[in-house]
Amino acid sequence: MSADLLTLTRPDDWHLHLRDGAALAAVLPDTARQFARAIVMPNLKPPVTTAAQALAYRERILAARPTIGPGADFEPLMVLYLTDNTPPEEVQRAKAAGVLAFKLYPAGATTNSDAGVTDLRKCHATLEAMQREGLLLLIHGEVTDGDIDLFDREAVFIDRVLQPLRRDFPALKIVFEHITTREAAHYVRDAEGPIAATVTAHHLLYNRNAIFQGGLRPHYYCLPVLKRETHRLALVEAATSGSPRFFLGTDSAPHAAPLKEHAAACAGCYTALSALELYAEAFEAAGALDKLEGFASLHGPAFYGLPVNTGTVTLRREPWALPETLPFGETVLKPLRGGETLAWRLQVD
Ligand SMILES: NC(=O)N[C@@H](CC(=O)O)C(=O)O
Ligand SMILES: [Zn+2]
Ligand SMILES: [Zn+2]
Repeated sequence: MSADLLTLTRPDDWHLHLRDGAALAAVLPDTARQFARAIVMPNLKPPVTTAAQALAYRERILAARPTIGPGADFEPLMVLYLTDNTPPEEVQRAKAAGVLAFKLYPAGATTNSDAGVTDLRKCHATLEAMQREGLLLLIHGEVTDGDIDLFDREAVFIDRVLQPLRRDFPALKIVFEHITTREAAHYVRDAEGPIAATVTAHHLLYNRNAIFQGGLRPHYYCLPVLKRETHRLALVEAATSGSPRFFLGTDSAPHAAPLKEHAAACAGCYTALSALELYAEAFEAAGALDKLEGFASLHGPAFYGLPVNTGTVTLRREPWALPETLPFGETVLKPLRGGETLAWRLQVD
């Protein structure tokens, strides 16, 4: 491996928002070019709560794939949105439909989470069925109580929700999604049992100062919100440690630019177009480019019990300007770092 050329087994994105309709058509090629597979989040309006809806959504994703060239073989991995009323029988139907996981959104925690879970005790029988059938539980790990400081919501979630959940369901495979704190990184690192975490590129690259640098910058606003530098350093340490418990999940979350540049800006960063480039930048800054392949291509499949992809992708050290805006249906999308020059460039063979 020369320092200017980095070849990796084809990677996957274990946390992605593709949306639907014109938005789906606009963003899917970006991900399909970078990744062989992606775990597709179910927080549509209305949410994807049944196996039948997941199958229909999967068909719409397949129909939006590029027809030839890179990305034509992209495989969406489907997830159902857990609600207070998800019946345990939906777990069997999901499994039969090839759905891999359920997603826990605490009600009100993030974008399109109104139909999420108000009290996890209501889901006991369904969680039991997931544990029995081997489906994973993916978690947006923040409490929603208005009296808890926004920056503390992830750490409080570990104590109040995650620990009791793991005591009750010790064999349930859990992915703590888009972790943002030292508490979460250390909890996952030190836990016994089947728990892993995804880490986004933006949480590896930025701390909360980025949101306020030279004015309020809504394109750096996502949930869970960026934290202070000590937390970013703990995330970098976890992601570059070589531990199979940490893997790539971009949480690329497109919102139309006017809804980001808004009095009540939507939460979410669009990173799909330059995902591997951003991760390479973060790993290189940590002197850990040799750990990128495990994080991006090997640890995720191992945790999900899926085969590693065949084929490779190559990153080349080559400055290129990320476009400031991208077409997004009838509006535009502004990628994180749009208009800036990136050091690495993905070359798809
Ligand atoms: N991460 C975000 O800030 N937003 C995501 C939802 C989520 O992953 O929490 C979205 O769907 O826009
Ligand atoms: Zn989330
Ligand atoms: Zn997300």
